[in-house]
Amino acid sequence: MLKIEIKSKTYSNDIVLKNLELEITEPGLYGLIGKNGQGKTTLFKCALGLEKYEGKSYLGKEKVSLINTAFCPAEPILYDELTTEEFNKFYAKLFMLEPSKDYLFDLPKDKLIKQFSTGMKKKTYLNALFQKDFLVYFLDEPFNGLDIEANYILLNYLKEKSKTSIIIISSHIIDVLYKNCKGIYMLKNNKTTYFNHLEFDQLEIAFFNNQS
Ligand SMILES: Nc1ncnc2c1ncn2[C@@H]1O[C@H](COP(=O)(O)OP(=O)(O)OP(=O)(O)O)[C@@H](O)[C@H]1O
Repeated sequence: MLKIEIKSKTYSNDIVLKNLELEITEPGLYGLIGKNGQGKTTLFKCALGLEKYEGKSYLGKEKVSLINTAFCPAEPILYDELTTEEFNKFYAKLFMLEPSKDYLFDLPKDKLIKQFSTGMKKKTYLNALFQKDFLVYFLDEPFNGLDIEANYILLNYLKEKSKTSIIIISSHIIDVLYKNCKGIYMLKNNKTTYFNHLEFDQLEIAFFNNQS
């Protein structure tokens, strides 16, 4: 269903990803872990065609793109001078979708985004993104900046969606991934290794082992 093949991704002469293959056939929640700078964000951006790379990424027969795949960057870019409602409409127009009337998070309607806190800005972006149901979600550190209640709401939303969609969550909060993911991809030495939930005890050994 989702197939990402990255033969090579470099920035200048630095290899970030090499001979990476990731194939997911079943809906579910999947984790993506890796130390800072290993290439998790780069992996999402390459798959979506936002970065040039050698390889290919497909969702069924279609190329993976922002039209068929939801992408929440770690630090989403918003338009400061808009209200949430205006941003939702703008986002819906950009991606040719029907503006929603139901939003996951409640936010002040009368304030401009520039008046929002970090968490409120993250909620604004997620509300806009979730106006459409996608078959695949790439979420880069989605829980960062959100308060406890919002984390709970988001996790429940994603668990429900994961019954029919493939959701990849990049996160440094390993316990949340252990508890909720069907499997975790570890990004190390330019490529990913997959651990299903029965293999999570081997994950930390592999993660901290300098040899593998
Ligand atoms: N636009 C860019 N130009 C040059 N190098 C870049 C660029 N973007 C990322 N890199 C480099 O690519 C590597 C992977 O970066 P990336 O942001 O994908 O890592 P990450 O695993 O998401 O890190 P973190 O956990 O800190 O978010 C890093 O060495 C980074 O310095």
